Amino acid sequence: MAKKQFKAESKRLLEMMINSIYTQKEIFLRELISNASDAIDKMYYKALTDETITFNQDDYYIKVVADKEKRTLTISDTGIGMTKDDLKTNLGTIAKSGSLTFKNENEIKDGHDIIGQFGVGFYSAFMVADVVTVTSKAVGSDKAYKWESDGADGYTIEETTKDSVGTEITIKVKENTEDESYDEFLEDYRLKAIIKKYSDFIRYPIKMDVTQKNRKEGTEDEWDEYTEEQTINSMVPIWRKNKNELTTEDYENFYQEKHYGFDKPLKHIHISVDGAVRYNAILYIPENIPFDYYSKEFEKGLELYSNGVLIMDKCADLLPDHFSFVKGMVDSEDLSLNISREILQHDRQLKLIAKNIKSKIKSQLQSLLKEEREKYEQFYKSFGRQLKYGVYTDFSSKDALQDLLMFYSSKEKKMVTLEEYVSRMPEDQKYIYYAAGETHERIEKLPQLELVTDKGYEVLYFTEDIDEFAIRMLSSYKEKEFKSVSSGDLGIEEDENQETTKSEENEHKELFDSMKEILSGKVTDVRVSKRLKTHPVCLATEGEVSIEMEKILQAMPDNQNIKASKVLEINMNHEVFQSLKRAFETDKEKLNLYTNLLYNQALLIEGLPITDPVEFTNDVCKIMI
Ligand SMILES: Nc1ncnc2c1ncn2[C@@H]1O[C@H](COP(=O)(O)OP(=O)(O)OP(=O)(O)O)[C@@H](O)[C@H]1O
Repeated sequence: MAKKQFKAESKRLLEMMINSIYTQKEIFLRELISNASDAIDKMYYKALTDETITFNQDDYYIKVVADKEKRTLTISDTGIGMTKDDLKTNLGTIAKSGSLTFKNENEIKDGHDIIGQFGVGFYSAFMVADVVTVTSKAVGSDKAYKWESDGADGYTIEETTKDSVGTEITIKVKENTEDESYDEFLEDYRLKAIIKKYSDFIRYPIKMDVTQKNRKEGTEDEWDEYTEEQTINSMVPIWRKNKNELTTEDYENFYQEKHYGFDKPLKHIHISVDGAVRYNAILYIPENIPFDYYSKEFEKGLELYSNGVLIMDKCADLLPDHFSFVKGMVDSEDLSLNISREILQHDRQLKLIAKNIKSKIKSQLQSLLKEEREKYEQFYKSFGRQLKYGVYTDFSSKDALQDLLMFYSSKEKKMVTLEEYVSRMPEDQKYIYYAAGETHERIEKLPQLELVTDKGYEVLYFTEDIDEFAIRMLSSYKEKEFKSVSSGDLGIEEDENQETTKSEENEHKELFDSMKEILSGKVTDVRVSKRLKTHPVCLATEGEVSIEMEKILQAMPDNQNIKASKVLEINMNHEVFQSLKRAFETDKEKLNLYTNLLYNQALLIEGLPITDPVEFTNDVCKIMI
């Protein structure tokens, strides 16, 4: 059976294609400049095998000219040009990429710069143009041709004249509509910005005639206007340069030029990988926290380039959340782009790059910690919280991140790593101890700390809400478990007083039972404390939720009223205990008063709210009178 050809309404197809592939109109300029760059590249490749052509870099450039009166924008190049047939085939057939054919025919494989591959970019001009006119003269031809189309009723080709080899594309910019403004594509400042954004690293100069002003001599506010041809793009992608050629200043300048931040970067990471996936990247660890970093407006991501052309402003997939503070760019020629060059069809390569980048950032942070401690601490002050967040949320990364964590040490009075803590642990110390609270000063005064610090053990201070949650995820470091100084069992060797404590506890069982009853619903137990030395009372916790965790969970909007299981611990060696004993024997009402007072005191020490502050102050008055 004879096969029938599909028919398509080409006008509709073109319209649909143009308006559905691209999300931003400004992209058309990127596409036309990329085509111009490809055309010059082709000239370069041709010169390699054709002796009649000499490729003198200075003769090759792209020029962008806007004419507001005529509402035209012209993009011209000194590239290879197109014959009549080329115009018909390449611009008359949607999805026919002459550039891809050129690459294949010339067996240009690795390390090429030719951008075009889908054969659709050119038509993006119709997003902003009523009419597109292409005048071209191919290399080796003495004739020039004009291709013209309004994007609806096909195209025309006719012979014309053109002095030099190359292509000139003129677009008649659409009139503004109620919803859309097209005037911006005739404004020099806007065109410059679009070129800078997407085509800054095109290898050939992109020139514009820029109007400049000079103050008239002897005047305050009178100006002479003159036009000057300027090259808009930087051309040389510094990420393709050899690291040895670049100074810290070069990296800092690039950071500023690309507006990655207002600060100076704390560290730069230059990566060139030529393996399973090829890519170059320049990454930065900023010095300061961006003002919106911890807000939901903040978007993580790296700039993504393919062959020097910007594909995505912020490619979020390139960075794990715990390294979301990293700024910079990645350029790869191995990416599978979709036809809009906006998103990637297959993300295998991207995943490989992301994995690679993640391990590079980690190793760079490790070396910063080892070699430039002060800088690392500065970094940690800004972004340590994010690393802890990573430990908490990303199970697969916790091993990699744990060595980057730091906490304030009770002994060293400065930030220490877990590695440093463990290496200093005395032999008889079983656990890594920590205490959680709002500030170092408050933690320092916690009664629960006494026994552990008296033993000479170091305690890590947790002052950020994420700390305890992250540590719970780690559960141990180098086989040493983490233990809160407020937890029920501190794992400290029982001393000779232990037996006495037990017998005394039994002796006063009824007192403790009564206190437990008075505090029923508030605490799960009332016990003799083994950890208190000078303070009369403290709260300890049993189970998974600590007091600090309770505070954080309670502050959440959708809190499930999760509470720590609290134990009131009483110091039997404190005089207050004698008062409790007396009250128990003689005056039950007093026992009630004392128990509530002690419980509320313990709450205050922990920074927890007292349920009824008025009753508490009344209770205080009662004992004063
Ligand atoms: N300035 C130019 N000089 C020479 N040839 C050009 C020029 N612009 C376009 N062409 C030819 O027209 C073809 C189609 O261009 P178009 O922009 O539609 O697709 P592409 O660049 O090949 O692919 P992509 O859609 O990936 O950009 C190109 O492959 C090229 O052969």
